[in-house]
Amino acid sequence: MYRISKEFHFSASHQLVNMPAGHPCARLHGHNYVVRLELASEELDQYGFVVDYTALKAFKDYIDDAFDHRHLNEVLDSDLPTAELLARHLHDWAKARWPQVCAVAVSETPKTWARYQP
Ligand SMILES: Nc1nc2c(c(=O)[nH]1)N=C([C@H](O)[C@H](O)COP(=O)(O)OP(=O)(O)OP(=O)(O)O)CN2
Ligand SMILES: [Zn+2]
Repeated sequence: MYRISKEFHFSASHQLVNMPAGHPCARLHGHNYVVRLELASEELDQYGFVVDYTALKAFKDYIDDAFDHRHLNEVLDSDLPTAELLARHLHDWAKARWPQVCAVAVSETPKTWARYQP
Protein backbone atom coordinates (compact mmCIF):
# COMPACT_ATOMS: atom_id res chain seq x y z
CA MET A 1 0.00 0.00 0.00
CA TYR A 2 1.26 3.46 -0.92
CA ARG A 3 0.35 6.33 1.43
CA ILE A 4 0.71 10.07 0.91
CA SER A 5 -0.42 13.12 2.85
CA LYS A 6 -0.51 16.87 2.43
CA GLU A 7 -1.09 19.62 4.99
CA PHE A 8 -3.36 22.63 4.67
CA HIS A 9 -3.58 25.61 7.03
CA PHE A 10 -6.31 28.05 7.96
CA SER A 11 -7.38 30.31 10.83
CA ALA A 12 -10.90 30.35 12.23
CA SER A 13 -12.98 31.00 15.32
CA HIS A 14 -15.33 28.61 17.08
CA GLN A 15 -17.30 28.17 20.29
CA LEU A 16 -18.24 24.83 21.82
CA VAL A 17 -21.48 26.11 23.25
CA ASN A 18 -22.58 22.85 24.91
CA MET A 19 -19.54 22.66 27.16
CA PRO A 20 -20.08 23.09 30.90
CA ALA A 21 -19.93 26.62 32.27
CA GLY A 22 -16.36 27.58 32.97
CA HIS A 23 -14.86 25.32 30.30
CA PRO A 24 -12.48 27.48 28.25
CA CYS A 25 -13.83 26.16 24.96
CA ALA A 26 -17.30 27.46 25.80
CA ARG A 27 -15.86 30.92 25.19
CA LEU A 28 -15.52 32.35 21.69
CA HIS A 29 -11.91 31.73 20.62
CA GLY A 30 -9.81 30.86 17.60
CA HIS A 31 -7.15 28.48 16.33
CA ASN A 32 -4.57 28.28 13.61
CA TYR A 33 -5.81 24.98 12.22
CA VAL A 34 -3.68 22.40 10.44
CA VAL A 35 -5.47 19.81 8.29
CA ARG A 36 -3.64 16.69 7.11
CA LEU A 37 -5.28 14.96 4.16
CA GLU A 38 -4.22 11.29 3.85
CA LEU A 39 -4.57 9.17 0.72
CA ALA A 40 -3.67 5.54 -0.01
CA SER A 41 -3.61 3.22 -3.00
CA GLU A 42 -2.35 -0.24 -3.92
CA GLU A 43 -1.51 1.06 -7.39
CA LEU A 44 0.35 4.07 -8.75
CA ASP A 45 -0.78 6.02 -11.78
CA GLN A 46 1.25 6.48 -14.98
CA TYR A 47 3.31 9.20 -13.27
CA GLY A 48 4.14 7.11 -10.22
CA PHE A 49 1.65 8.99 -8.01
CA VAL A 50 -1.12 7.92 -5.63
CA VAL A 51 -2.59 11.32 -6.50
CA ASP A 52 -0.64 14.31 -7.80
CA TYR A 53 -0.18 16.67 -4.82
CA THR A 54 -0.94 19.59 -7.11
CA ALA A 55 -4.32 18.06 -7.98
CA LEU A 56 -5.33 18.60 -4.35
CA LYS A 57 -5.56 22.35 -4.94
CA ALA A 58 -9.34 22.00 -5.00
CA PHE A 59 -9.14 20.96 -1.34
CA LYS A 60 -7.02 24.02 -0.55
CA ASP A 61 -9.49 26.22 -2.42
CA TYR A 62 -12.41 24.73 -0.47
CA ILE A 63 -10.64 25.35 2.85
CA ASP A 64 -9.61 28.88 1.86
CA ASP A 65 -13.08 29.81 0.62
CA ALA A 66 -15.27 28.06 3.19
CA PHE A 67 -13.18 27.99 6.39
CA ASP A 68 -10.34 30.53 6.44
CA HIS A 69 -11.10 33.53 8.69
CA ARG A 70 -14.65 32.32 9.28
CA HIS A 71 -16.69 31.19 12.31
CA LEU A 72 -16.89 27.38 12.28
CA ASN A 73 -20.22 27.26 14.11
CA GLU A 74 -21.72 29.03 11.11
CA VAL A 75 -19.77 27.15 8.45
CA LEU A 76 -20.66 23.73 9.89
CA ASP A 77 -24.06 24.88 11.21
CA SER A 78 -23.18 23.25 14.52
CA ASP A 79 -22.93 24.03 18.22
CA LEU A 80 -20.18 21.37 18.35
CA PRO A 81 -17.54 22.37 15.78
CA THR A 82 -14.94 20.09 17.34
CA ALA A 83 -11.76 18.92 15.65
CA GLU A 84 -13.31 15.45 15.37
CA LEU A 85 -16.40 16.69 13.52
CA LEU A 86 -14.33 18.98 11.31
CA ALA A 87 -12.11 16.03 10.37
CA ARG A 88 -15.21 13.99 9.44
CA HIS A 89 -16.65 16.83 7.37
CA LEU A 90 -13.41 17.40 5.46
CA HIS A 91 -12.93 13.67 4.93
CA ASP A 92 -16.37 13.31 3.37
CA TRP A 93 -15.83 16.34 1.12
CA ALA A 94 -12.49 15.04 -0.12
CA LYS A 95 -13.55 11.38 -0.42
CA ALA A 96 -16.29 12.41 -2.87
CA ARG A 97 -13.56 13.82 -5.14
CA TRP A 98 -10.63 11.43 -4.65
CA PRO A 99 -11.51 7.80 -3.84
CA GLN A 100 -7.93 7.34 -2.57
CA VAL A 101 -8.70 9.53 0.47
CA CYS A 102 -8.45 7.36 3.60
CA ALA A 103 -8.32 9.78 6.55
CA VAL A 104 -8.25 13.41 7.62
CA ALA A 105 -6.53 14.72 10.74
CA VAL A 106 -7.13 18.16 12.26
CA SER A 107 -4.89 20.03 14.69
CA GLU A 108 -6.21 22.96 16.70
CA THR A 109 -3.06 23.57 18.73
CA PRO A 110 0.55 22.36 18.43
CA LYS A 111 -0.26 19.65 20.96
CA THR A 112 -3.56 18.23 19.67
CA TRP A 113 -4.69 16.11 16.74
CA ALA A 114 -8.08 14.55 15.92
CA ARG A 115 -8.21 12.05 13.07
CA TYR A 116 -11.19 10.56 11.21
CA GLN A 117 -10.71 7.28 9.32
CA PRO A 118 -13.81 5.26 8.35
N1 LIG B 1 -11.46 15.79 21.95
C1 LIG B 1 -11.46 17.15 21.85
N2 LIG B 1 -11.18 17.88 22.93
C2 LIG B 1 -11.15 19.22 22.84
C3 LIG B 1 -11.42 19.87 21.62
C4 LIG B 1 -11.74 19.06 20.49
O1 LIG B 1 -12.03 19.56 19.37
N3 LIG B 1 -11.75 17.71 20.65
N4 LIG B 1 -11.31 21.21 21.52
C5 LIG B 1 -10.90 21.96 22.52
C6 LIG B 1 -10.63 23.41 22.31
O2 LIG B 1 -11.37 23.90 21.24
C7 LIG B 1 -9.16 23.70 21.97
O3 LIG B 1 -8.64 22.73 21.11
C8 LIG B 1 -8.30 23.85 23.18
O4 LIG B 1 -7.75 22.63 23.63
P1 LIG B 1 -6.64 22.61 24.76
O5 LIG B 1 -6.37 21.22 25.19
O6 LIG B 1 -6.98 23.58 25.82
O7 LIG B 1 -5.36 23.14 23.93
P2 LIG B 1 -4.02 23.77 24.49
O8 LIG B 1 -2.97 23.56 23.46
O9 LIG B 1 -4.27 25.19 24.85
O10 LIG B 1 -3.68 22.87 25.73
P3 LIG B 1 -3.09 23.31 27.15
O11 LIG B 1 -2.92 22.00 27.86
O12 LIG B 1 -4.10 24.21 27.78
O13 LIG B 1 -1.80 23.99 26.88
C9 LIG B 1 -10.69 21.37 23.87
N5 LIG B 1 -10.85 19.96 23.91
ZN1 LIG C 1 -11.05 25.60 20.28
